[in-house]
Amino acid sequence: MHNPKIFIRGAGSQAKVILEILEVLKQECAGIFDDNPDIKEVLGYPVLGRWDPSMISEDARMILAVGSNMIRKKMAETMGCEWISAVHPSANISTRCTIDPGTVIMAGVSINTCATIGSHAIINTNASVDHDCRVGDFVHISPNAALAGHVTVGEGTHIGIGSSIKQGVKIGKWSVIGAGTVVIRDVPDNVVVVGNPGRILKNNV
Ligand SMILES: CC(=O)SCCNC(=O)CCNC(=O)[C@H](O)C(C)(C)COP(=O)(O)OP(=O)(O)OC[C@H]1O[C@@H](n2cnc3c(N)ncnc32)[C@H](O)[C@@H]1OP(=O)(O)O
Repeated sequence: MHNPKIFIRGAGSQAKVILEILEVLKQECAGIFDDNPDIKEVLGYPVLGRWDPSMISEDARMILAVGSNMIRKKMAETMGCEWISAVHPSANISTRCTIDPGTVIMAGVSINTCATIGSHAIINTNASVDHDCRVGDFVHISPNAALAGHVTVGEGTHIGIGSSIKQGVKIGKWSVIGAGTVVIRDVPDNVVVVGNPGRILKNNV
């Protein structure tokens, strides 16, 4: 079967991790787009310059390698591309979960039965998303964060490294859960929560 060419937008650290996922999947990256003209290559892969849709064929697939959830959303909404997910083969993913296009699942992740993951999310190294969780579009779940069963995470929210989310908790959109936070109650939209137990540090992120 013909494999479509894969391109990445964003030439920072996230691109390096995605390139290595593609390498283990034996899906070569054909090039990277980035606005910074000084970056010529990433891990030996060519940086082609600013995003230019005329440089890719219709059947090409794109992945966004951008850490900011909001910038990923803006890019995804304006680029008009076909997206592809990158899932590290060491991730332990139930056959009963769904992962939408553009999402990156890194090494050692566990996603348990009947969980759903939206598009352009990042499920980072060794994070765990348990049964029946609902993870929205443009969410980032940082390394070693753990979502117990039936947790909901709204669009664009960042779950910090090593945080723990109690079962059934609903976290709103565009919020930030700080590193190491233990979330035991629902969290509204657009707040920063830190500590154990997690409490609101700031409103209006
Ligand atoms: C592969 C990767 O690298 S993935 C990236 C993973 N990175 C993360 O998970 C980082 C998540 N971000 C954080 O935890 C940040 O500290 C945030 C977003 C919670 C807060 O950042 P800022 O808004 O810059 O807050 P700031 O650093 O000014 O701290 C404000 C107060 O909150 C406290 N605080 C900040 N973060 C935390 C935290 N995670 N837990 C407890 N308290 C915290 C600070 O000690 C400070 O308290 P003080 O006023 O009594 O001194």
